[in-house]
Amino acid sequence: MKMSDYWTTMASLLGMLAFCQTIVQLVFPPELRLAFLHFLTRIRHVFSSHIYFDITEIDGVNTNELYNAVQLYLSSSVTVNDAVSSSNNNTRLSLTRVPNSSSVTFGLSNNDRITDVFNGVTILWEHVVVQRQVQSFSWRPMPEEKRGFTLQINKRDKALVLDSYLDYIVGKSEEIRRRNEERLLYTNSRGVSLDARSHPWDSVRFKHPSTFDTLAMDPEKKKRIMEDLREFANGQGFYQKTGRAWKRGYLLYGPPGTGKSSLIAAMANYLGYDIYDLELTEVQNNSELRKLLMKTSSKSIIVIEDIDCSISLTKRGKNKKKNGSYEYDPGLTNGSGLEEPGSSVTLSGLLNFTDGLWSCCGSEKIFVFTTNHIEKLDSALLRSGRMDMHVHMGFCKFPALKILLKNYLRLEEEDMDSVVLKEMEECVEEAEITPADVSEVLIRNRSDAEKAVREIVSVLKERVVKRRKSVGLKKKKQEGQEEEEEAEEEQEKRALDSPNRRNREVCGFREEEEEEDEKEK
Ligand SMILES: Nc1ncnc2c1ncn2[C@@H]1O[C@H](COP(=O)(O)OP(=O)(O)OP(=O)(O)O)[C@@H](O)[C@H]1O
Ligand SMILES: [Mg+2]
Repeated sequence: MKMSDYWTTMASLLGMLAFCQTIVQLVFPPELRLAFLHFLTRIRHVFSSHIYFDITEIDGVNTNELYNAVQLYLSSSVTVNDAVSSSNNNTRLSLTRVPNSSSVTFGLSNNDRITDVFNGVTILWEHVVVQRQVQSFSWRPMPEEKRGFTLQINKRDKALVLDSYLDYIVGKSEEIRRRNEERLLYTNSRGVSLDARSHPWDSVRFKHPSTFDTLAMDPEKKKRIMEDLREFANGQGFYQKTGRAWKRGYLLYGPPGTGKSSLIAAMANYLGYDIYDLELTEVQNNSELRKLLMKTSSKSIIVIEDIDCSISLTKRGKNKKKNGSYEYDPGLTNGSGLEEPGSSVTLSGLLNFTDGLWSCCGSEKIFVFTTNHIEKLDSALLRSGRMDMHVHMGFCKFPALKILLKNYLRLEEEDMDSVVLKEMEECVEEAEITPADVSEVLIRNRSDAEKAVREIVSVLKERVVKRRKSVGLKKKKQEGQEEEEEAEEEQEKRALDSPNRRNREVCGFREEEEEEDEKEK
């Protein structure tokens, strides 16, 4: 047989197979259809000069990050113009706008195709969506549809795809997300849902304006945190070499309104990471906590805010149950004070969450806990390895105040009167004012910088006077107490020094009896 005849036969064979597939889709019931399609696809692949790669949305129990990367890559490489120009080869785009998103996303519709060119090689992508077979019973309910991308290339280009194209897509999708500033903020709701797409986290687009530039804190401390984050993000080699899990823990502590949440947002914006805001009171037990962790992606910040409120009395021993575990009451006690079975997150569960084997699911994760009361936390939670960096967010100091003035009023140091500056510098620390309170005054007067500065100075002075007063009162009270204590001590001492009195005190009732005897005589 001539070579041309061979190819003609092959082409007609493949054409027939494709035709069969269409017939099967139309005629067969869904259960048989899937099995038949699989069979025909296999035959087609054997005779084809192409190779196919399937990238499914869910890989076992985990979401496949590559699927998300491909989706993002394809949706950004496809533009409306592409859509129009390729409309003649039947490419159909699905348009979505996620809640809170400012942009429209293009995506491939179900079972549609698009071509991409990489290093001169043409790659065909198909978005495959098939109905999942109906399950009469399953431990883990699966989504109704099975989604995936199929990548088709010529067999001779296989190495190219495996060596560089997929890496290129992952890198590109990261870049796209960073460029679009499309960070996601995830949160969990009560009871890990195992429904539809098996996602226990709900997400919204995250566009918090806080950055390290706008954050009012000690510049040295800020620099240290930024360096630490940078080293962490670039530290894949280091973590691999030293055998450490690629994760880092931060504990942010300080009074309300000192910028703990703002710092988390700045960290996410700086690194381009997503945030998982874990509402611990909505988690019913340790296994649910683990499931939530499993479903977090790499390059993310997992946040537990106000950890001292989420877990009551986290100091070991105080909330100890008979079996030696530690617990918190997530509002699940049924009013009688009795806890429903299997409804508690233990401290050890939380420790495992941050530091156990499960904490390494995925990589490049940052854990951030915040608290207003660091002294309430168990030392096991605070140790290095879990919380590697403790950051104190305190009251506003002069450098932080200058940052706020610059942010809100665009006032640089040199624009301001030196006397006023001096006054601020002298008062601000003693005033013990939070950046949130300063921001409030500045927002109120943002249209009039001079007025804002005047008001800040007067607020600071007022607070200083108030504090001095209360400190004076406290001091007086303390002195009074000390004097009282001293007097008592002196009295006791005198009593101890007097032998008669001592005798009287020790043998009090005998002495009384003796006196009465004498009276009777
Ligand atoms: N250090 C700061 N730099 C800039 N703005 C700040 C800072 N601290 C507080 N603010 C302002 O005050 C508001 C409240 O701050 P934030 O929510 O970050 O405080 P917090 O420490 O998380 O408080 P809480 O302990 O109550 O959660 C923010 O919206 C921000 O505008
Ligand atoms: Mg906060």
